[in-house]
Amino acid sequence: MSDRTPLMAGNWKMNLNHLEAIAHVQKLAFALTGKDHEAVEVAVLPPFTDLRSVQTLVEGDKLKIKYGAQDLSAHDSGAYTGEVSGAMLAKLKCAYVTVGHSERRQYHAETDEVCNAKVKAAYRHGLTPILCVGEGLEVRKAGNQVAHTLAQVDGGLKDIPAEQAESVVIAYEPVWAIGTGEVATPEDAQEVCGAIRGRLAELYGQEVADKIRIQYGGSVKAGNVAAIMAQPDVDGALVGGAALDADEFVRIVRFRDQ
Ligand SMILES: O=C[C@H](O)COP(=O)(O)O
Repeated sequence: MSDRTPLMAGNWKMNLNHLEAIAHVQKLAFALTGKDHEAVEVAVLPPFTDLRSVQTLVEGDKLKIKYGAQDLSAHDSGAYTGEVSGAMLAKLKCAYVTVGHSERRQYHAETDEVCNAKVKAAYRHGLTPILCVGEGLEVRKAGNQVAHTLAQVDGGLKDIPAEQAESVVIAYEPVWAIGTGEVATPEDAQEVCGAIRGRLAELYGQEVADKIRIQYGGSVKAGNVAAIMAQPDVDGALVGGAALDADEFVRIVRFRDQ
């Protein structure tokens, strides 16, 4: 049993406006107990336009729910229309920011090089990056999921020193399991998450690798989370669709009771 605190993060993607976000976080806050927060770190990753409202609620009511953004610019300021900088997210007291989600890689052509620049930007501003990695269906069918995913880990963490890497969160999300209802088996999840920890040990040493949290993501629900969390190298979940239902997300946080 590792002493890593599980991280359950709800990636809302492009869902819930700022008013809906307030209602949703209030529901979570009402349902989650001190015991839940002791056992599991809970985070929400709303759209940018919700962050100020979520911050106000979290700070005003001293909630233990963490929050963060779904993306950031690789640049700190300047003529980058439409982008949001790490400095801006830090000003809103974001704890986390996802980097290289498969939807960013697919629809915004984000390469490992771009992801690496974004991981660096996150650390420049004291944000913890959740680096998303994972293979598509073709790669999985060819049996190359481990090599593919480890190359993304190498690329995303290039030149990141151990002092920073020990706080990174890696989210393994097989693309074929995202939003499809097609969840990877616990053994599938462990195969790649275990390999990721092995690579982190090669890069940073076992002690640092043992501190890094590795999440699984892809059609996680209350009904399948316990088996996935029982795997030794899975330290939480990056939850998409099921995170939009507050009751379901709370059940996911309480994976030990499922
Ligand atoms: O970031 C979350 C993942 O893309 C998983 O999404 P999903 O739970 O809707 O499959």
